[in-house]
Amino acid sequence: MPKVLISDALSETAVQIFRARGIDVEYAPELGKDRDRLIAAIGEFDGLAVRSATKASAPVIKAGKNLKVIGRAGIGVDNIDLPAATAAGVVVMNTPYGNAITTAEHAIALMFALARQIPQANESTHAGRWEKNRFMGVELYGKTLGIIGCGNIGSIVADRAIGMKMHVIAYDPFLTDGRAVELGVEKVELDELLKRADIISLHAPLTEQTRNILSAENIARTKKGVFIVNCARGGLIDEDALKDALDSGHVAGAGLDVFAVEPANEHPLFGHERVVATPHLGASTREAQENVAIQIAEQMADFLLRGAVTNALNMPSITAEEAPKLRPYIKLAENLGLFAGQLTETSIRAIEVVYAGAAAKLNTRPLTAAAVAGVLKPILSEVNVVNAPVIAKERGVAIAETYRDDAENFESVIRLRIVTERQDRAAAGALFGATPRIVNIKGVEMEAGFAPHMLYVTNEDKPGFIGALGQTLGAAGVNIATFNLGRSAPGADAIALIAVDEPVSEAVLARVRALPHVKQAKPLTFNGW
Ligand SMILES: NC(=O)C1=CN([C@@H]2O[C@H](COP(=O)(O)OP(=O)(O)OC[C@H]3O[C@@H](n4cnc5c(N)ncnc54)[C@H](O)[C@@H]3O)[C@@H](O)[C@H]2O)C=CC1
Ligand SMILES: O=C(O)CCC(=O)C(=O)O
Repeated sequence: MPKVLISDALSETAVQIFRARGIDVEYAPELGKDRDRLIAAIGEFDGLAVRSATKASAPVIKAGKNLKVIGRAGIGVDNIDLPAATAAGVVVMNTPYGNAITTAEHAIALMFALARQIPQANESTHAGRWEKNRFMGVELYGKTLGIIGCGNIGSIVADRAIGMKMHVIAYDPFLTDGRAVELGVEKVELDELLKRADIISLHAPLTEQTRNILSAENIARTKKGVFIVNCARGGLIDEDALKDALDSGHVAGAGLDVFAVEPANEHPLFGHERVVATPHLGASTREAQENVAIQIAEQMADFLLRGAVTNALNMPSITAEEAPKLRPYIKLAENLGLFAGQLTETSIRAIEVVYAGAAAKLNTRPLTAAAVAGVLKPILSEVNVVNAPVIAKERGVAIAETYRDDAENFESVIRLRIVTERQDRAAAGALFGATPRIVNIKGVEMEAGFAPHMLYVTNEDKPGFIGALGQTLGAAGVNIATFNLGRSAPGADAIALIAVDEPVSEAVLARVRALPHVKQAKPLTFNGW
């Protein structure tokens, strides 16, 4: 039974879903705040479910010896070391939509709070000061809202702002003209947004490009009297520059839900009369927390129990419906990769996977990842479908997928071609029912299953060879389970793929290699990697 650790405060519904799906779950939100205890505990779990308090750093991932999936009940994954997770073969998934409305509403709430100084007026009224003349606000109606980052949340903010009769301009390098028209926003460059916006609302992720996107220089380019709202990530604003601009009155107010360092127990902006601050509450509504808890628990359970991959940041998606259908193809692709990888002795330059027939209509990215993982496994033991494409890229191995309608004699064929420094190697396989079988090696037709222990022999096609090989194996006490033979033409080189009951020792291999006409003899293993 898979085990999942929940190390942040997630809705109880997540626990119920894991249990109902037959997953052993431990709810320990205190561990998210205690790195050492988390590292001590994580080793026994297959899954880790977090919000933002848990830092799933490289040491945590390394300590997760059984870890297969980290689920973020929310959007931003900046608390998860994605490269470390990918390198360790751990799938990282999030819930990209579950808290988007809630966060957009929080941004709108902060706009109103700034425009009408609601928190300040609230405090003054509670203090019995009835300062009616102190709190002169501004209308949002007719004002220009500048959205930086117009994705899920930015689009919802735009929609609500348009409903309030604001004019919305957006800066987002990935926003298409068509989408901008659909949303009713005016697409602009950053400079123009800074110049024109009465209110700026940030909804971009924190990346190297967006860090300090509101730098001192960019803040200086904004309209005098601008309001700034940040419900995305703290690092998007240069906080010292913002303080200077608030002190000088250039920025009329800032509504901040997020801070460069969190939790922010003290901060130079705290207590500032023009700042409205909330402790990263953007996603904190009952609805959003229920949504993200349900989504992450379902996604993680689907992955751990059925192999379905949804909203992963480091692996292609596989729906729960297609997971069982893809499983035998994944096995076939991986075995073809293992076959080619075990025979490859020089450095690999390119891997091409050709999908023919019905296979060409499948979601082939996970299959290609499995084939690449198979090829790399004999060299790198820690490789799997999550990290294989990244590792291949790091090593300069080009990966290509091609598709063909015709699979000739089969419903589907997967053909793998490996280009190394010295040669081109190709092998093709097909499914017989759900069983993967190899059907072609280097252009030679073949028909063999993949067994835990195999022997691959190439030889000149001469009479008497098969008998000599059988005798050598028999004399060594090696029992042959299946014997498959192929050749492209009489007299041309022949290939034998022999399944044996136990591994063939080096001594027996030497005897096989010494037989007349043998060109190559290699032991192969499948499954046992
Ligand atoms: N305060 C809170 O509690 C919450 C904060 N968030 C944060 O809100 C942010 C946005 O979330 P979503 O809208 O769901 O993400 P999203 O991925 O749907 O949208 C982000 C948008 O930013 C754009 N973008 C990327 N680089 C950019 C750049 N250099 N300049 C301008 N735009 C750029 C992208 O093209 C994309 O359209 C994330 O950082 C997320 O972590 C999300 C949920 C809750
Ligand atoms: O879980 C939370 O409260 C934070 C949500 C958030 O920042 C996100 O989803 O990116």
